[in-house]
Amino acid sequence: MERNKVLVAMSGGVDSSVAVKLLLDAGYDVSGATLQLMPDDNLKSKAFSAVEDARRVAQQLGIKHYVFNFQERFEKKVIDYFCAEYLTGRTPNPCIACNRFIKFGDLLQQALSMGMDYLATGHYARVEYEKERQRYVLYRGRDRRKDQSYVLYNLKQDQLAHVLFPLEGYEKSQIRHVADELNLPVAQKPESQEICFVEDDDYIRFLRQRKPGSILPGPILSTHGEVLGYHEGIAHYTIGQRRGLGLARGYPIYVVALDAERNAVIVGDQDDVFSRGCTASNVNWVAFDRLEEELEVEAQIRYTAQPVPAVVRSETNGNVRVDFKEPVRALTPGQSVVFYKDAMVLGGGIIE
Ligand SMILES: Nc1ncnc2c1ncn2[C@@H]1O[C@H](COP(=O)(O)OP(=O)(O)OP(=O)(O)O)[C@@H](O)[C@H]1O
Repeated sequence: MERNKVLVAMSGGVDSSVAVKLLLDAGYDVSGATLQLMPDDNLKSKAFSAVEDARRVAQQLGIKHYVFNFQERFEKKVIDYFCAEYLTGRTPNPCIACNRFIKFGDLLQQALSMGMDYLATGHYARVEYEKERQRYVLYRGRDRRKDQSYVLYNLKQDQLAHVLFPLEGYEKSQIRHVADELNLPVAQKPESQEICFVEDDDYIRFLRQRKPGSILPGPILSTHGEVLGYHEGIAHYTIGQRRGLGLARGYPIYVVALDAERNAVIVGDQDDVFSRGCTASNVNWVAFDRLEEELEVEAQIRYTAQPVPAVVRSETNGNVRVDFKEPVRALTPGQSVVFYKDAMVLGGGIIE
């Protein structure tokens, strides 16, 4: 019988390296591919080491390894969006864009055109075909602390149909253990940083380099429009932030909004940081085609947040209205809200 062919997206890290091993053990015909995504020079060396690390792992495990240069598309679909969002006072999630357009977009297409049946990654999540629903359904990974289903909610059925997540049933510690046992050259590699293309997670430096002159000082305003002080550029601030405002008041004040039109940071008191609801745009449903009636969900408003009970309803324009059962803190436009039922990803959208 012919074996299923799978292309593993190899970052040179522990997770995707062990994914190769697990798929080989499961009997797949495995190849690996590493993407060059990094734009500028200092990061090129890092990208190069990712390629080199992945190549060494591929060699040790005896699989074919490809390198694809996706810099141009990454620039357009991820980095441009990342900068534009910050400069309009929103907080982007570049991993979600990368998964949708690059890894499970262009790379998946590339894999299929090479005659592969599947693309695999080292994400901690689970995908399953459910007969009753006649759909592919996405679940949280078993290791709740490493679960990455949040950044995958945007995948469509035709993408999920060709995706494998070999780490779905494992704890990170087990994966590290496999890497140690195999004596993989990358076994001791640390966890990757938060945003793969921003060195030291210093996104302000990145924005200044990318969009010189775009981060400008402006007023700090109260929720009533009163000028309370001055800031160094709205991109420096995040909603819910309390420290670093340079304002001495008799009571704690917090960033409650970023207003790009007025280049203003809006501050208020503790109560103003809490929201009862929001609109979400660019909605993708995974577990069903469309939202027929209002639905009780668990809503997760950022990658690291605990999900909270909420009710979701369709609006007329394709957006959804999300009403939280209890007010949530620091709801942030640009981040995604992902809807769960237990471990199942129902869908999600972008907080407006
Ligand atoms: N440059 C790249 N080329 C190919 N695949 C990549 C690349 N970067 C990430 N991936 C894939 O996306 C998955 C998730 O990426 P993420 O940055 O979250 O890595 P991670 O959780 O640190 O995993 P790893 O240990 O494999 O780096 C990786 O496991 C890998 O399959």
